[in-house]
Amino acid sequence: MATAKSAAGTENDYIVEVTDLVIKYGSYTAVKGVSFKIRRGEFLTLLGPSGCGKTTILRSIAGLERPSSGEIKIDGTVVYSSVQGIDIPAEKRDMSMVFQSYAIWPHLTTFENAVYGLRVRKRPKEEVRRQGDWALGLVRMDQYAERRASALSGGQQQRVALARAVAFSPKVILFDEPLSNLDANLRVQMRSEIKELQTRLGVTSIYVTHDQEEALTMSDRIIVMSEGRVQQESTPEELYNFPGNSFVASFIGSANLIEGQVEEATRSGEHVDFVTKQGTRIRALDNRPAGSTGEALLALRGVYPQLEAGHGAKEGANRWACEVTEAIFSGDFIEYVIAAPWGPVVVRRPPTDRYPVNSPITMSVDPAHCVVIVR
Ligand SMILES: Nc1ncnc2c1ncn2[C@@H]1O[C@H](COP(=O)(O)OP(=O)(O)OP(=O)(O)O)[C@@H](O)[C@H]1O
Repeated sequence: MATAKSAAGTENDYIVEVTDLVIKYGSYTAVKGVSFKIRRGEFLTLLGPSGCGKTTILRSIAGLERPSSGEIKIDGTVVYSSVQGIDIPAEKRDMSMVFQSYAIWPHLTTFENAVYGLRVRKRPKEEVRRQGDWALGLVRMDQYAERRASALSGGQQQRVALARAVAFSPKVILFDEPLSNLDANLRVQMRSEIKELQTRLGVTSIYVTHDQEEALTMSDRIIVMSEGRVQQESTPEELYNFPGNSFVASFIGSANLIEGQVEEATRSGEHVDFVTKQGTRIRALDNRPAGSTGEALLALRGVYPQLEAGHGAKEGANRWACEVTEAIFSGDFIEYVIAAPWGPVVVRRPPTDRYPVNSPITMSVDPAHCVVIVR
């Protein structure tokens, strides 16, 4: 099994390299030139809305889908290349896949399902026994070893699928929305079980989901996709705090998007004054590609603004006299709609922070949380 390595590495540390991948179905292009690399031991997630092409990419890496062009390398070996005419079959790529539908054999026992990959590879009996016991122990299913898979619950079946995926020590595990069929509580539990197992084994994993919470909590790195293209590639925290464009700002968490433009003369390092269409000045962090000019958007996450009752405090940089116009109780938080000088801002506060509707309020926010992005 691959072992975890430090993030800073050489070319050899990349176990999967996807270059200029294009996948067409007739005249429809599902994947439009996608490139990325994955380090050994890394947990990488492809995140995006339904139909953005993430499953198609995963299936191409597995060898279950033939791309239209591009190149895929696994551990330094080219497994697909349109230019070189290479397309190594799935069973020779040394990867395993965990599906949304579990895809385990209902008539086989838990043990036989877990060792399926070893049987197919004709591994010696002793190894099959040892690896099967080990894998079922890892997912705490050893006590059900002789039970038929059809008599297991959904969560137990997904654990067996997980055991089968790790049992033959693959180079990479590919997860295709593995938790979508489980109920909400079990989903959260399995999320941490998969992550814990992946960390313990240090096995490189590529995980496909449209669930941002799953992606944020499990991944070392996330690739956000939309309409067959990569929108942004980053760590979960960077994606949340520094979205690169309005798609990412809205898809990951929820952000207030404010229209305006940057006043270049105010630039100091990465900080600039952003002037809203209504003329309000907001000190902000410029996260646009170098050389960007013209109209922009300012992304402000609702968790960051501070609120103080009344207008007593003096107005200053990134501090404004506003009014509470709505308060929506949502259990874990209260969602306030604040009328700011440039328009409504949605702010989330803990349920202990109570401000009456129609009351005056002062809102302030650190420039580090006001992020200028491309329109
Ligand atoms: N075999 C196929 N024939 C024709 N079109 C396909 C085929 N497989 C996928 N597509 C199309 O390619 C696009 C990308 O599909 P893909 O399954 O990769 O999306 P996805 O991001 O994984 O979405 P989901 O989360 O719904 O599975 C979709 O528009 C889909 O309809």
